[in-house]
Amino acid sequence: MNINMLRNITADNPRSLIKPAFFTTVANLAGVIPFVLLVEAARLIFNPFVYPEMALDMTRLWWVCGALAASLVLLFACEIPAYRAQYRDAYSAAAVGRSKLAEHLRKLSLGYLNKRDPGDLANMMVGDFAMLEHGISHLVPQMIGAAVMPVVALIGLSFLDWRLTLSLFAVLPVAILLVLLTSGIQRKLGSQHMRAKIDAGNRLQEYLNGIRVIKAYNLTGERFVRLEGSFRELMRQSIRLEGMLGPIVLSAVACVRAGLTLMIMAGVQLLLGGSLDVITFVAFLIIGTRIFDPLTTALAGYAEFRYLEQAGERIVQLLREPVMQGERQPPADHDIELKQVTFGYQDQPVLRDVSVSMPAGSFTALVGPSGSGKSTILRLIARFYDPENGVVTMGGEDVHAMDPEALLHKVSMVFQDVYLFQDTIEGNIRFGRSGATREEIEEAARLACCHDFIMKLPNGYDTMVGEGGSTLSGGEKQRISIARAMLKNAPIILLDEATASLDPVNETQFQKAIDRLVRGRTVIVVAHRLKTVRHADRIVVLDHGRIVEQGRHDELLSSDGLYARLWRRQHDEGEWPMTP
Ligand SMILES: Nc1ncnc2c1ncn2[C@@H]1O[C@H](COP(=O)(O)OP(=O)(O)OP(=O)(O)O)[C@@H](O)[C@H]1O
Repeated sequence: MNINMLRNITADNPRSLIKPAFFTTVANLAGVIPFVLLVEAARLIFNPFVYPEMALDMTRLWWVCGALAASLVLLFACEIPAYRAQYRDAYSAAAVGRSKLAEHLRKLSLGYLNKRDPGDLANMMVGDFAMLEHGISHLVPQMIGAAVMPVVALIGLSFLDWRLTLSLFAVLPVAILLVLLTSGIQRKLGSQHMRAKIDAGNRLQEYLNGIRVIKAYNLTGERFVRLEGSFRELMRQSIRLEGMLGPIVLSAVACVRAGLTLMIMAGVQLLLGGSLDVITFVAFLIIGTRIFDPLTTALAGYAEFRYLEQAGERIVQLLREPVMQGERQPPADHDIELKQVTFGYQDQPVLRDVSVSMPAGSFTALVGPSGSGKSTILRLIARFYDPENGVVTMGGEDVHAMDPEALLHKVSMVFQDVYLFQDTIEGNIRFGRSGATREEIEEAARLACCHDFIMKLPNGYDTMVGEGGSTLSGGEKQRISIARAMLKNAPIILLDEATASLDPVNETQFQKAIDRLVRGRTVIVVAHRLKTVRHADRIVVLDHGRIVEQGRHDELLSSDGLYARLWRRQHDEGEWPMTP
């Protein structure tokens, strides 16, 4: 076992093993004492039979029995802290590890997270950590037990009779070698099984997330086949893993037991030859049968141990992923500028050589056809991603050098797709500012035009919202997210207007809430309905990732370019066209 293994099985927290390892070792050492006393008791009892001239030493036997009772109490006293350390430290190491990983995920760039499957990450958080809990609480103590008992026995027994000791341990190296030499196969099978498990988790998540679409379009059969296929593959890999590991483990266990047989055969020979006394032989029989129990359990658990080590390795690798860098605090000046910015999510560029300046306190609208890169500009300003070329500045300073968290304190974002957590309405608004009082939350809700509908809910602000906000309408969710932003009271507002049109009542309320939110701040809005931004200080028109025009509404209309065409079309048709 090397340091990397220890890091892996503890999710990069090997210190969490110190206490369990220490107490388990002490408990195992204490566990040796009763055997020594048992051998002494056997010697005292058998002596008069083997040597008729010797009387049974009852006084000593009573002392041995007393010591045996005391040693059992001592063993119990050592096992309790060992048991507590194993379980407490296992669960606390997993809890600390989960929080650490969640915190780390928050700090990673969205570019990296986009490449990872959410099902995989969820499986890591729940399943992989559960395996580590099991590892620290069960398998590590087993391994320690398997190491301590035989080593102590090897030393102790070799003083009694080196020939029997040699025969007892002769085949053990073969068992250990067998397990170690096949660790490559175990690893390969383990990673195939893990891939199948992750895939099944992803398919299941896809199925559950898309259950409404599946029902609506009657896709049940097709999607279920994919899900079922992944479950079948998982079953196949599980059988393969167990089926191939079984013979390896059983062969290793057979080798261990062969040692015992060898010892008995050698003992009988030596007894018959007269070079071994019965009492020593009995001692070997008692200890020999007992020391190999933990060893066989540990050999059987070794494959499982390697498997969970792989799960831990995945966690450690994710923890090593570099987080977004930057230490500078954002300046007090909130001018925002993009200078020759080029950016793409994968290889395909989404923004090309974009330069735009948005002065502090101004209202800038980003418009253009769907997919032209409007929302991407907001994501770059908030530093969800860093540009490939060019810079985004705030107050003249590159946001790349700024602490991403401090930068986000300056920014309130209202997304197109509002996500509400499975929490109360109050809790969901409080995400804007964790220390806010109930009064402040209600005030923000009033300004965001959601107080009235909240009060009509069965438990008002204490009403639980389903995951993703599934129990509220689209318009209600949007206004809750505006209340969040109100509460945050950040100087910069990044607003990604929803593409879905709202009914007239919701639209009026939404507009009223937005007007209150943006007052006196630096505002950048991705707009789909041009009438909502015709009074903007500056309208930036994007097409295929390039800025094709910018100016005020009247200027753009008179220049009769893309904006004017879009305006006329939207004005005439009352809708936003998919293509210019
Ligand atoms: N996370 C992502 N990973 C890969 N590609 C993405 C991602 N987000 C957006 N894109 C792609 O980048 C391009 C620009 O997306 P963006 O969301 O900036 O467009 P938009 O102008 O805001 O569109 P819309 O008006 O439809 O909201 C699109 O082609 C989109 O498919």
